[in-house]
Amino acid sequence: MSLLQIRGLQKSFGGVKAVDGIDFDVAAGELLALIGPNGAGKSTTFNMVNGQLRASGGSVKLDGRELVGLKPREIWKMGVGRTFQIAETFASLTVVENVQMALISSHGKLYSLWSRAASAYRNEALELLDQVGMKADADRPCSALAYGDVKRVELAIALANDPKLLLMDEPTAGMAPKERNDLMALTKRLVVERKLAVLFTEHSMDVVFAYADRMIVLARGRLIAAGSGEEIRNHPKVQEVYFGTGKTFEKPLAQEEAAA
Ligand SMILES: Nc1ncnc2c1ncn2[C@@H]1O[C@H](COP(=O)(O)OP(=O)(O)OP(=O)(O)O)[C@@H](O)[C@H]1O
Repeated sequence: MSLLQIRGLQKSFGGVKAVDGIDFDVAAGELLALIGPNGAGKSTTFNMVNGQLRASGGSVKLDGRELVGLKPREIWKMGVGRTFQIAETFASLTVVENVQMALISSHGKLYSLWSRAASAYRNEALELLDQVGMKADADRPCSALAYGDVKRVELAIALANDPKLLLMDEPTAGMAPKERNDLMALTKRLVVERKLAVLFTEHSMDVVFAYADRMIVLARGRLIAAGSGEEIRNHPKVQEVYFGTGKTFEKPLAQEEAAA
């Protein structure tokens, strides 16, 4: 059985069917991209999985347990994490302190204990930073980090709750190509090593085709295609919905040559 099973999921806003009865699965150890043009329903789908929006119909099951109707915190405790942008208020904390905060929260301790617990979970936090390649920067303030490094710390923060499924909403937005590739290579490694399931949305097609194990395509709230990069690239409906958007599904030259 898949880790995440979505069946007949729907969300309407007034007369607008933002998500119109979609089905898909995500397996442990799988990096699944959710793509589609603007307004396709990607964010709405994400927000129903993490409980920020209540579905109008259908089912979202994690390990066979229904998530629809649960509160975001209950869903988070069951193992659905998401990457958050580090809030501005935390930028003055050091890298390791940000991860310690996440660990304290994950263990259900009160925020007010923080002032007395500067050393709490420091070793666990350093271990997580090691996994994302940021241990050497542990004692720097987050505000001093390059953007790509902040993204790594955000990943460590998301891992503090030991999620089974991680939701990443446009993880590489605003990043330079090298940083993008580094972050996605790291994510892919975590997926394999931790048997983590990752569902991510992404506008950058080169990232999607290079890293996703599988992809699903939404258009106007409906799932119009699902499959490998090759299947999606050649899918007539996908080409149709993206036509005129400036997105290209052609293989980069290097891949063409490698395949030849
Ligand atoms: N809170 C809301 N109230 C009313 N309509 C909404 C709301 N949220 C989303 N919608 C509508 O639902 C549809 C899907 O929106 P959604 O944000 O899920 O798309 P998206 O695929 O994430 O788009 P983008 O790539 O632009 O972020 C759109 O028509 C949008 O206008």
